[in-house]
Amino acid sequence: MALDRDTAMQVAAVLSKGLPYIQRFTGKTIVVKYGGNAMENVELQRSFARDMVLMKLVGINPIIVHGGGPQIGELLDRLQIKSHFVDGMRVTDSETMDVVEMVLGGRVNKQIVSLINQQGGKAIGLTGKDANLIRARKMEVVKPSPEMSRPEIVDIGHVGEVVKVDSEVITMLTRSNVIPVIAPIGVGPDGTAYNINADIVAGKVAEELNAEKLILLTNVSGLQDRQGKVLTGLKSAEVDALIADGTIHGGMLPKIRCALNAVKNGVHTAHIIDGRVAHATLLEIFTDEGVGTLISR
Ligand SMILES: Nc1ncnc2c1ncn2[C@@H]1O[C@H](COP(=O)(O)OP(=O)(O)O)[C@@H](O)[C@H]1O
Ligand SMILES: CC(=O)N[C@@H](CCC(=O)OP(=O)(O)O)C(=O)O
Repeated sequence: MALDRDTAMQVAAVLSKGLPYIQRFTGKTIVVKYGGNAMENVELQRSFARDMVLMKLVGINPIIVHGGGPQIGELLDRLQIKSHFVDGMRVTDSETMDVVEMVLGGRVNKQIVSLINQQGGKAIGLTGKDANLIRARKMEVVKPSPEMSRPEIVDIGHVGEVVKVDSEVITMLTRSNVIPVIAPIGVGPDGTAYNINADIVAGKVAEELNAEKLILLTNVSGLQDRQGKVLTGLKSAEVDALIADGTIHGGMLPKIRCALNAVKNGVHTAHIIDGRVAHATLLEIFTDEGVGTLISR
């Protein structure tokens, strides 16, 4: 592609400005959660895939954990299977679990793998069942019940929580220059499949790998207050207050909880950023403009 001299100078200046960030992050692991809402537009998908390939080429190890909530919802609708959420978790009966496994482990996972490979990367897709990558158990949701003295346990079916992430499987791939693309399905001791919220999986993967950053791409500009202002640099107690008064609800609940846990357990920083912005990940890593919500120790 031929550039005029001014544009070429600008490109050179931008590349040169990236040098300190490349020096800082080369050799480090960055876990990126690619949300189902942020992957709906083809242009954005392509820019995301290019960002991952570029990161890998400058020596950073990107690990992708993807969601696919809207894509699961679409197929459930087509099959006329009703679905609802409790605290941001999809209540998952056996029929729904089959759909979740097909959509996440099949279509969505292979679409991302293929996008990265088209951009010149080497991506391999896995679910938590592959090599027992994500061991899981059934999640119990405990709700305080004003009528009863004891809290109520809500059964949300095949929803899992992470017991263990096998970091060896991931490092085996990254050492071979592969970009792992992980679908958030866990496996129980008896081979049962569990539907796990993708933010939770991304957080646990980041913890297990001692990642430099956990980046959660979503469909809003960050964690917002009631007026829509993006909040950043929050402490755990401030987040608890925002959950208690209902400012943080739905899909933002698992996101913020896993970001807090990740930084508590050794990840350097966690970021909730707007996946609707082209090259959002590059903006986060290679500039000081820090888009979205930053959570650090
Ligand atoms: N305080 C908040 N700030 C921003 N978003 C919030 C907040 N509380 C709830 N949300 C909701 O969380 C959603 C993001 O979660 P989710 O839909 O699960 O996205 P993703 O598919 O990216 O994981 C937002 O679109 C918004 O509707
Ligand atoms: C238990 C649970 O809720 N699992 C999610 C898994 C996909 C996901 O997390 O997708 P997003 O990141 O796009 O929301 C679900 O069934 O929708």
